[in-house]
Amino acid sequence: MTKETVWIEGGVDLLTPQDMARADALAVERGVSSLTLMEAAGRAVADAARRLVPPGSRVAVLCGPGNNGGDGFVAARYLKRASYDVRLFLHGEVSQLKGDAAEMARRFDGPVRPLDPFQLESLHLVIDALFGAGLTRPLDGRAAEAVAAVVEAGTPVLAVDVPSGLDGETGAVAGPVFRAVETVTFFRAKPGHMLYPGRGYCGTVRVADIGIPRAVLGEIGSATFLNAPPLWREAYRWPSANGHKYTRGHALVVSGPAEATGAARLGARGALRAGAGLVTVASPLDAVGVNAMHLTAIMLRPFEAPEGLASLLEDTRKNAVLLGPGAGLGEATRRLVEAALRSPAAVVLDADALTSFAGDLSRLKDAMALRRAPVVLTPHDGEFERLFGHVPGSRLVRARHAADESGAIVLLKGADTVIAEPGGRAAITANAPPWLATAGAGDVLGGFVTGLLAQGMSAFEATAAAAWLHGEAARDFGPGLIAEDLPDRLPRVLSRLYGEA
Ligand SMILES: NC(=O)C1=CN([C@@H]2O[C@H](COP(=O)(O)OP(=O)(O)OC[C@H]3O[C@@H](n4cnc5c(N)ncnc54)[C@H](OP(=O)(O)O)[C@@H]3O)[C@@H](O)[C@H]2O)[C@@H](O)CC1
Ligand SMILES: [K+]
Repeated sequence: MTKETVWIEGGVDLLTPQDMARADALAVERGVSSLTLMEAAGRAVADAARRLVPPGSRVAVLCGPGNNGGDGFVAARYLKRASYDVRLFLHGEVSQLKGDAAEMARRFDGPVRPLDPFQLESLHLVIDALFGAGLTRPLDGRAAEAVAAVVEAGTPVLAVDVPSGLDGETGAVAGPVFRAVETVTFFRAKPGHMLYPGRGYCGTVRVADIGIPRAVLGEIGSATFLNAPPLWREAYRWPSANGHKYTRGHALVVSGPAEATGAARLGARGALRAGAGLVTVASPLDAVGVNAMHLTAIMLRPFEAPEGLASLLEDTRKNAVLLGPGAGLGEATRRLVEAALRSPAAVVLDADALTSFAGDLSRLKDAMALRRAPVVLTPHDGEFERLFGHVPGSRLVRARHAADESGAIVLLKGADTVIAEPGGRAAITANAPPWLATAGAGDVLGGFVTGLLAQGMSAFEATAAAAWLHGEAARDFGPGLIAEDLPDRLPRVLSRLYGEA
């Protein structure tokens, strides 16, 4: 193995299996042969296997009837050459293989065994090259038995492109599926690697450069991205040496009544740590006392009724407003939302500000029609369904639907938070640790979005950056995290980002 695989880091475009087929075709148009691509793909798989188990290890390569199987034949050839004890099992007949896969089968100079689950024992590694982008239905028969046998034996699995049984476009799993320790995919990752449940089956996802020219991405025009700094770094507003707090915006966070003020203060602290020049909590009269006791760097202004909020927002320096955390459900909150949307400020609606419109999306849409600045909705799945009803499909499909339906940027919270804007551009966030699911974390996220919007960052980028920073702050803190820790971990994350910029 002379040429080591180049692993692609930081490529944030995510390609559906259809996009990938197009990338393949465009590469071929540019003179790269498809056989060369398959050779590089299989070699990358072999390189990944060599990192997992030492030479001499017993490795089963399970090949399917299509090109995923073709990659398996190539990997088997390289591993055999590198002194691994390779056993290749084909699901189907060699005579039925077509095109590049048939050619790669010819180039493999070892025995080809029929796929027989009883032979999948005493192995150090299983390479799953059964089905990739061409999966059209749930695994059954011998393929399903192979999954069961490998699970039973507890052998580590290295998946080629996607674990067989997983839909690379949606991350959906409709039947038996391999659970991999590592998945090697090609050129760019696929949405199914990032969306749950798929992500839970992929293990570590490694993306190999197989020689598809980067320029084809422009022609494919994928609208789906991994949420990582390259997606929004250029839009990020770092403080400038000659700037001051007034050039970094003024975020307004609307507090709930006296018995529910903590959520707004979490949001306010999030906005301040995210870099807003000034942050004010707008407080109902009955809550001014309790808010005052807990705020220092954050300012406090009382207001009464929607008219009061509207007059606070007449000061156009207050250019971003967060509404919803602890707000309470009902007409009073709906009217506050309408007042905020009529103002020139960017608006972030979370929690009760969303649920107050449950079953009455048209009223929210009517208010949205009056907006003068970007609007971001940040529902979790429950809030989403109450507002938009049951939308079938992946979280990516649902977030896009809601963005088109509402005209807002939609941040659909979850372990795989999706951000979508009207027109289809969307990002999947993949850095949230399990301990981020803690009370109040969503309020802080709303604050991060608002703080970045206040600084004038473009809305889709601000929303994506907030979600990524939120996940990163939680990772940096580690288990035991509570919502209060998130704003206070942000400086460490920002310092690293600043260092890289
Ligand atoms: N594009 C690129 O740039 C590159 C792509 N590369 C590789 O090619 C892979 C895609 O190859 P692919 O299109 O041949 O599809 P693949 O997943 O092998 O399966 C297709 C066959 O499986 C069958 N079948 C499907 N589901 C089934 C089931 N449940 N149970 C049983 N059968 C089932 C289906 O049959 P049919 O549905 O027609 O009956 C068809 O015959 C991709 O994942 C990557 O690894 C690399 O070489 C690098 C460059
Ligand atoms: K596979």
